[in-house]
Amino acid sequence: MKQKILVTGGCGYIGSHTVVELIKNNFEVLIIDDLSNSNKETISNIQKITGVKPTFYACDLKEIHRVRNILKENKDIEATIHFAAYKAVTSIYYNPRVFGV
Ligand SMILES: O=c1ccn([C@@H]2O[C@H](COP(=O)(O)OP(=O)(O)O[C@H]3O[C@H](CO)[C@H](O)[C@H](O)[C@H]3O)[C@@H](O)[C@H]2O)c(=O)[nH]1
Repeated sequence: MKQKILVTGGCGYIGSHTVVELIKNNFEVLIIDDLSNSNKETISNIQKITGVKPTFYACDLKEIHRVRNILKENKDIEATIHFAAYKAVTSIYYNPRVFGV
């Protein structure tokens, strides 16, 4: 049976490449991404590359009730790789409150 990995920010640059490698290495992948800096098309691109469509939830991690429900629906998640964040220097500079500064 495939191990299920949750990738937050899995539609982003590093996240989507990680998802492709995980699928190629026989993991089942579930993505949570709020699409704030990415596009849902990434999911179909991942499918084109790997032949597998990862499970996708368009969800902000701050929506705690939704996240709890997703986790309840997927109790078999083995590990989480967390890429969902605003980390570019320009976004930190122009919108420091996002980081609680
Ligand atoms: O609260 C949040 C914040 C972000 N995201 C998502 O998390 C992903 C983050 O991925 P990014 O592409 O924004 O960040 P990366 O670090 O993967 O990639 C960034 O850094 C790279 C170098 O490290 C390149 O410069 C790349 O172009 C640039 O986007 C995005 O899909 C975004 O929508 C969430 O789901 N929730």
